[in-house]
Amino acid sequence: MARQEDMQIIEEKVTKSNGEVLYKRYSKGRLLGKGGFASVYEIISQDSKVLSAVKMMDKSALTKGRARQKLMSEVKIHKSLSHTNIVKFEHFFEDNDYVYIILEICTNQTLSDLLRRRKRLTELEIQCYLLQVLSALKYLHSHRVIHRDIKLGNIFLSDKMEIKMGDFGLATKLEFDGERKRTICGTPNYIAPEILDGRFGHSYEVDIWSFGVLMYTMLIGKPPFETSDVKTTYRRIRMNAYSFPESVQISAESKDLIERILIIDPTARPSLTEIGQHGFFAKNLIPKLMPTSTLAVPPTPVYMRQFEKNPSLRPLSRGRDISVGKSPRSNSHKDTDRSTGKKNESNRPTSRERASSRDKAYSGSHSGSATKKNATASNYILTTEGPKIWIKKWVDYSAKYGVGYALSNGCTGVYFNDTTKIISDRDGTIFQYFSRRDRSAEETFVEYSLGNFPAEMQKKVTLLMHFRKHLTIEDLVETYENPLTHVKKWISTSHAMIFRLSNKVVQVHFTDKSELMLCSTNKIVVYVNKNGEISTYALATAMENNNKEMTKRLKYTKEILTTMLQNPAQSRNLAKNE
Ligand SMILES: Nc1ncnc2c1ncn2[C@@H]1O[C@H](COP(=O)(O)OP(=O)(O)OP(=O)(O)O)[C@@H](O)[C@H]1O
Repeated sequence: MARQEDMQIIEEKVTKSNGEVLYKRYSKGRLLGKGGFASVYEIISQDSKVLSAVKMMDKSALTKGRARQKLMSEVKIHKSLSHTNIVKFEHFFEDNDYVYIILEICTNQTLSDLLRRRKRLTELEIQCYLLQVLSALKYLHSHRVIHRDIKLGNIFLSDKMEIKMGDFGLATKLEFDGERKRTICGTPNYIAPEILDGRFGHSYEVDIWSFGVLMYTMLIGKPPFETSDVKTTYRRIRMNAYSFPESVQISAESKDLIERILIIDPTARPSLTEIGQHGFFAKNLIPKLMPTSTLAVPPTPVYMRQFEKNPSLRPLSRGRDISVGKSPRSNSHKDTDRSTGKKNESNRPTSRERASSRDKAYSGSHSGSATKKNATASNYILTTEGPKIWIKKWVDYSAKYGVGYALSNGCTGVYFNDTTKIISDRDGTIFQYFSRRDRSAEETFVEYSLGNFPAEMQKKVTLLMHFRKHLTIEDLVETYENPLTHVKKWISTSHAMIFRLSNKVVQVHFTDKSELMLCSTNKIVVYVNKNGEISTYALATAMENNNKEMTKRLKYTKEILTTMLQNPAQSRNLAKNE
């Protein structure tokens, strides 16, 4: 039998109705994770080029009747579901050795991985995620499906940061609404007391209990009944023995909701609709999706402030003091509440450009010529030692406004002629603006959402959006950093364009299309010759190398960097003076 790890291609034998046999091929990629029975890998269909996840199960582990029967029940239930907050079941097939389930891929892992990195989440994030979990649960229960294993590790995040509920291995479908289930199942920390009791069976309310455990865990950082052994955990669940640690400050609304849900008597727990209407979800506006930066760091106070229902007029600052005003187009558009279908007032961030006539006139004056100017693209591709974030494309529009660029992580930025800098995140939901109060002052930055920023920044934001639209890139590299990596300085000469990035990378594009990357954090030089061949050197000894082409360019770069350091304030085009 082919070992799972060694298989590069997965073949699916398809027998057509006329008896003709076809083979669908998939390329197997990296391991995404392992569960009790399954290993999950990235997979690309060779026909459609669609990237998915494949859950592979060794058939020898499925020999016992029950295991196979359980798998078949998982497939049958999952296949029948279609909801934006549920991992999409794409396909199922088997060969002699394995069973394969092809699923929608969730590139941002699970809420369990998120909590491991972040320890605890903010209430804004919890509201955003739980509303989506509620929506998935409403869908499941209305189709008579009980999930029975709601936990952080079974809630995935898509590349857009959308919640996707997965793992239907313990799910069950009721024949009729009043049916009671008797199988003991669930994950110890999240299991409902009526499942442990077993006398009266259980129903939909077990998912509501687990929802309460989920909320507590995200808020406090560990599950409410957790102990070092399962028996004690079960005893505590039966006695409903949990408390809120004083060391963690939480709102009265969140505590109240958890206390209403974690109740021994299942009939006394609130319904999904009642949970959605609880004050916890009404105290502020709730973003539809969180920005990807929150995978690593909490949302910034400036970001969170836009969701306050009655924002005070107090200007907020981050880092050193820069006040944040309100844009004339700060939104008060209507949004539809996912769970209730009702319209509610919201000022959720939006990446839509809703330019006023003034903006249009402005963009009209520059956009034509800016798009005519061709972008330059880098030939560097991700290497193990080289930079993870680099400029993939750029346009020198400094004759009028500045230099626009797209980074390998999907962020778009502009270095303006007045030395201010702007950089949007990958999704275009937020941007950071870097400036100095005066020439001698230190640079500071402020984060805004695309839906809410000071009116005086309108022109700069319009330009940013313009570059974002035209400098599209593929094959994004996932990275999380704050502040966002951006161009700190550039210089253009008759031989090269040189960028200094805030991640301590110097990136040089020579006119003959060769490139150099100097990474000072790991002291590496990457050279991409004009044919796109990549070689890597240690920075300290790179000059002693016999690659003459490279050493010549490195020497030139060092000279230009010295010039750059001597003129700290302004980025410019030196070609005219040469
Ligand atoms: N759709 C997906 N996209 C990305 N990663 C996934 C996906 N499904 C599963 N994974 C990864 O694979 C791991 C194992 O998957 P899963 O939990 O479904 O397997 P399992 O054998 O049913 O696990 P368990 O024993 O926890 O029930 C997950 O923790 C996750 O890291």
